[in-house]
Amino acid sequence: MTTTIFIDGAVGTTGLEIRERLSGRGDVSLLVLDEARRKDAAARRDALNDADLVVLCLPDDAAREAVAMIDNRRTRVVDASTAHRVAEGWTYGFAELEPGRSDEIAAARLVSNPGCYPTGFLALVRPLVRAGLLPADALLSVNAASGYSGGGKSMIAEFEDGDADTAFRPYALTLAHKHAPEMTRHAGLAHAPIFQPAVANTYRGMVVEVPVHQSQLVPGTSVEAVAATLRDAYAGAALVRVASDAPATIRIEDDANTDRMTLHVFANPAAAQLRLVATLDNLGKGAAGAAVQNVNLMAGLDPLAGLTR
Ligand SMILES: NC(=O)C1=CN([C@@H]2O[C@H](COP(=O)(O)OP(=O)(O)OC[C@H]3O[C@@H](n4cnc5c(N)ncnc54)[C@H](OP(=O)(O)O)[C@@H]3O)[C@@H](O)[C@H]2O)C=CC1
Ligand SMILES: CC(=O)N[C@@H](CCC(=O)OP(=O)(O)O)C(=O)O
Repeated sequence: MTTTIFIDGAVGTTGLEIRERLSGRGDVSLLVLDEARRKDAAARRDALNDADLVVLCLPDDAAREAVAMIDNRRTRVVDASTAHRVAEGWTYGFAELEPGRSDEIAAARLVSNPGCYPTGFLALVRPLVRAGLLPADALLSVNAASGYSGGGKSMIAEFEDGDADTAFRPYALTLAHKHAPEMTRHAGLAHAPIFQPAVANTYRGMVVEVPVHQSQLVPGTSVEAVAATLRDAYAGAALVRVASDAPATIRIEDDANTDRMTLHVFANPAAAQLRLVATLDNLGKGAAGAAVQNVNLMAGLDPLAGLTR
């Protein structure tokens, strides 16, 4: 028996990517609303309740509204929006983040898909906090750049119509980005990191960086211990890899057009400083790839089906 999946928001940037990854697979069937009905509340309500599993690729308010429309206990949900990432009763859908998380996702009814920037940040920081190498009260910052597809259809139009007129634009200058609570909670940190995102004039791809003074780590923690802890955390993870050497350069395009993420530990022991860096695709492991991974786990299918490493 195949799993019936409804993507609410299927013609948006993330929805289209998920549809592309799920189409043509024999193990799932897609329930699709045509253009005339895709925003019709009654049609969406029916689809949300008819599907075995729904993937919400909507703005936050519309995602909350969609969840409220589900009036049965059978339909399971993957929400790609920010609406439920720190909400009670939801499983945080980052399969590699914690031991046992894949099994929790497989059994869950409500799964929140991680944010694109938090995926990079948490991958780098959570294992260090969990292993006791980085104190939970550490004061961190995150520097990051995303391709403009991260801002959805409206930002794509802004950049592709020429209105953006920039190569690189820092934003979230009010220091109140929607991803800060998610980063703090799921890293197990006491304080929100200072989050410094920027959008780059390229369609897709991300670099997420956490600079660390060695003095912020628990005394005696070596650079090798940091790298070994990350390697241990992701040993056996097909989509998250820790680079074995330090390349001379990294690029925002390094993992673009894939569903994988690469982690780097750069360091200068003489300066006692580290730069922890993740590269990923905002639409891959940062959104659609992670959503398909969660769908696969929840439906009991090959966890890597439809994904590109
Ligand atoms: N882009 C990215 O890299 C990432 C996005 N996400 C999240 O995924 C979600 C979707 O983002 P994204 O795909 O970028 O956004 P888009 O703006 O590209 O797509 C959103 C889609 O939702 C549709 N929509 C809006 N309101 C409703 C409604 N009430 N009923 C039905 N459809 C509706 C829109 O319709 P219309 O076409 O008519 O505007 C649009 O097609 C967001 O919550 C975002 O935060 C998560 C990680 C990364
Ligand atoms: C470049 C850009 O604008 N990126 C978006 C983040 C991508 C996104 O939609 O956020 P989620 O991962 O939480 O869904 C932003 O900063 O709001």
